[in-house]
Amino acid sequence: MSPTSYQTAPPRIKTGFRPFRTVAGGPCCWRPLTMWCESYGRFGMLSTGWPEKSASDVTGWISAAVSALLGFIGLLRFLTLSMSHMPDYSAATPTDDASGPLSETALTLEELVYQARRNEAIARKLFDIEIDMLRATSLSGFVDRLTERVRDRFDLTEVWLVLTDIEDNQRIEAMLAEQGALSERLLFSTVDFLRLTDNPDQPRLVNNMDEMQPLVPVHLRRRVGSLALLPLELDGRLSGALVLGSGQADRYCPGMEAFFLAQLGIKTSAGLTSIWAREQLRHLATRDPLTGLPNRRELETTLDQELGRVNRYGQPMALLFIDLDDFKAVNDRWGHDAGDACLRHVAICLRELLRRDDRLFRFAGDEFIVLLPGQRHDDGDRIARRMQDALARQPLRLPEDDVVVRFSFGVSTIEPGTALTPDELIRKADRRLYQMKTSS
Ligand SMILES: Nc1nc2c(ncn2[C@@H]2O[C@H](COP(=O)(O)OP(=O)(O)OP(=O)(O)O)[C@@H](O)[C@H]2O)c(=O)[nH]1
Repeated sequence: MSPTSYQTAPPRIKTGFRPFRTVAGGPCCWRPLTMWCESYGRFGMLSTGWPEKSASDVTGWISAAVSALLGFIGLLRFLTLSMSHMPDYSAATPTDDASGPLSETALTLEELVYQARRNEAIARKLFDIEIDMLRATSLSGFVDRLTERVRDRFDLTEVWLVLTDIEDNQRIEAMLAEQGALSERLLFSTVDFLRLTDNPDQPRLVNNMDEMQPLVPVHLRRRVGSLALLPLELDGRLSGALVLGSGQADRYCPGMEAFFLAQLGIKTSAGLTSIWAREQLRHLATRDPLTGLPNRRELETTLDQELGRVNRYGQPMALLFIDLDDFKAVNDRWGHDAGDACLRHVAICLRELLRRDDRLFRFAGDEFIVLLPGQRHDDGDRIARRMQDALARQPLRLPEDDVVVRFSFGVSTIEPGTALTPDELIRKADRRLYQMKTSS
């Protein structure tokens, strides 16, 4: 049930008591009480009475009899109306939307109960989503979990994230791409986002989709009839929106109450800020600042995982240990900055030559390590020689000279079923590298 349908046909039963001074014109020896009920504008009445003092005259007894008769008719009417219009709470799953509380001001008891149950269910869903967000250990995990959970929990067509093209977001984009986040739930937009969101503090509900097309992924444009745009802040700056897309055109309409959507936006902004801060710290700890490659520390973690995969999936893995030749001479002849540029140049060239599953690390100084999952010794050797040739064909262009960079390498491999530690695998490759250095 959508909030719209709930708001247009609320089940409504009113009950109340009021003293009724006289019934059937009798003297005040009886104090009748009338209970009324209202359902969809129809009234029922329950009237009853009790003696204030002993009735001694005939009028008093007539009054009592009339009261009792009215009471009986009223009771029947009350029960009939109550049973036919009582809301079916067991069937009502007041949880299907993140929109806010009903806007009616005069709420009856039943409506309050219904609304409380509905709000509680929505709050529980938001809480579950928040817990899921907190459990995410990576930025891509955060985005995937968030969009999937919100979509499933609130029965939406799709949920996606739109990020603006500010500098921070480009770094987020690069990290998400590297981590393989679900790209169909991510959109990077260069449109004037502030204009589209109206008020960056409030969700925007839209069912005129024309102006929103740039914020809807192409494959969803025909399927989405209305959407809720929840502005997201990263470190206090508007950086995009979480977009909830529904196939129903009346699910999100301008002017609807959006209290819970605003809550979801706030929680998402807080979650995004927190995971991004964690990712940046992790990035600092595991990346080499000069080349941007994963560092030796990250290599240790990755090698542990990869060695586990070798035995789990029965696939070999090759490791290349690469050491630049005469790198010291680059520093000595052209200066340390040229040496740095040379290391960056090597990192870019080697990365371009690798496949998606291969991993390149800066191990130390002028040493690099490449992991080649699924490859044996001969494959590793062939790949390394191809890299040598490619690097030799792409000299580093300095203002004064072109510098041809060469390297030596050693290959080690691990086959499924063999027990090798990460250190042993690296040392084996290092020994072969040494042989190549000394033989050339
Ligand atoms: N510019 C720059 N130089 C670095 C960096 N890290 C290490 N080096 C330098 O890299 C050089 C490595 O020297 P060596 O280990 O002798 O290596 P090499 O000159 O290539 O000699 P071979 O390996 O025997 O061919 C040293 O001079 C280090 O100072 C860095 O981050 N930037």
